[in-house]
Amino acid sequence: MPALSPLHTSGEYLEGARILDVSHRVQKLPDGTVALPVLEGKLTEQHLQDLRGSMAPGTTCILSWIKKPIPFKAARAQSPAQKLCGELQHLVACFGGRWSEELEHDVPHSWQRHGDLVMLSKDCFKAALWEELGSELWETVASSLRARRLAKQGRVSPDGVRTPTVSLLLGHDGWVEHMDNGIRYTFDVTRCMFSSGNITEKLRVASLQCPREVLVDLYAGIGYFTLPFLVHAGVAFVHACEWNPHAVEALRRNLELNGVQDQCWIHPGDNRQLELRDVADRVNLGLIPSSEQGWPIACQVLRKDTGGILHIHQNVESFPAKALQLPCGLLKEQSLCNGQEDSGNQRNHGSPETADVMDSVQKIQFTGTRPEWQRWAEATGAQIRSLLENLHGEPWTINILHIKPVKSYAPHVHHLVLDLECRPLQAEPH
Ligand SMILES: C[S@@+](CC[C@H](N)C(=O)[O-])C[C@H]1O[C@@H](n2cnc3c(N)ncnc32)[C@H](O)[C@@H]1O
Repeated sequence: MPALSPLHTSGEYLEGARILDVSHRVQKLPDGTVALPVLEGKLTEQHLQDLRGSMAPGTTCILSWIKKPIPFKAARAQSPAQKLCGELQHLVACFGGRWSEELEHDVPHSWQRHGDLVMLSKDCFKAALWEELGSELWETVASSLRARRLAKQGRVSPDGVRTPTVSLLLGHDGWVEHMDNGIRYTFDVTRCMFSSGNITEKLRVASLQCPREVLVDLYAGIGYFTLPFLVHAGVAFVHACEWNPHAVEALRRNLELNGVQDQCWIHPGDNRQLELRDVADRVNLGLIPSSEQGWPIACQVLRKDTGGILHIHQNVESFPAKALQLPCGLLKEQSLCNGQEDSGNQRNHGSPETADVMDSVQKIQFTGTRPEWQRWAEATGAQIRSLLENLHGEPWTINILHIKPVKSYAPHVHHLVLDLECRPLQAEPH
């Protein structure tokens, strides 16, 4: 850290010129000189001349480096957000601006760190004044947060590929790398979505034992599930579907980074056009709010002779009053059991065909499972069974293995994963 010596009236001068580093102490050095902390890169030769001119004869002033500058206690105890706020206040003052409550509100309090890139949330730095500070603003933010690159989140576009509207504020590209449960992931934060909230499901998937199995990952993204299935669960081969070309590029790199590129075939494009059929022991449907559009193709790729397991993701509302307001077509089977405890009377409100399908899904009540989740799981099982039977023209049996929340979005909306075991009735027992 650069420091000036000796003291005299220099402190006031430096403060006036906004060069004094207020987060560090004035220090007495072993040779008797006094060091005043100054902000790195701010002190010019002109400042030094001014200082020397105002000093008593026989004293002088030089710029030197202090190896271990002593921070003020308050500065030492500051959180990164407080430190950032302090440095921004200083920057605004340097530009002759006035600190205000609006600016204070605009300072981010949390951020995501991806190695040397810090991703700011969409709610910060909205005031017009920030733009006037130009690139110095982003350099200050980056150095305060000990980052080299900065990006800012926008909304995830509802465009089907879930493109994040992320803008790069500082740095040349948005490629970052993560290590997660022993798996290396790389992706461009400006092009691909980062789903940190799926961690519990990623860990669960990693703990499954699936040797010799073939998996179809219908919504592979950058490989958040494809990779733990390959690296930890021991899946033999994955067919990974993805229509966002940027995610496809990241997926390709990730397979290579983890040395499993020979065990995965990437199918770029819309998975509903997939020609593949009758290959999968397991299908992952990691799309929210609903993966329902992928159910027919999941049934098509599932092995006809033995069947297999579907991992179905869905955001499920557990507020019955609201659930009833959903379009009828969407929750046809669910409406059969909404607000009732499976009484025969209520079942008669649906078509006999659908009621029959409901009866054939094996139901186990899971502890900690809300009734709405159970009803959604049963309705989903019924729909999958019907799809499989229409496709193959023979009876299938469906078993609910697991219903688990991954994350909650609102008090009544949960991202659930349902594991459905689907077997043709004449299949050998597994
Ligand atoms: C929510 S992300 C899931 C990624 C990963 N499964 C995860 O949880 O992190 C869904 C991915 O599915 C892709 N996707 C959505 N609909 C698709 C379709 N019809 N065909 C192929 N990919 C699709 C999107 O581009 C996106 O990358």
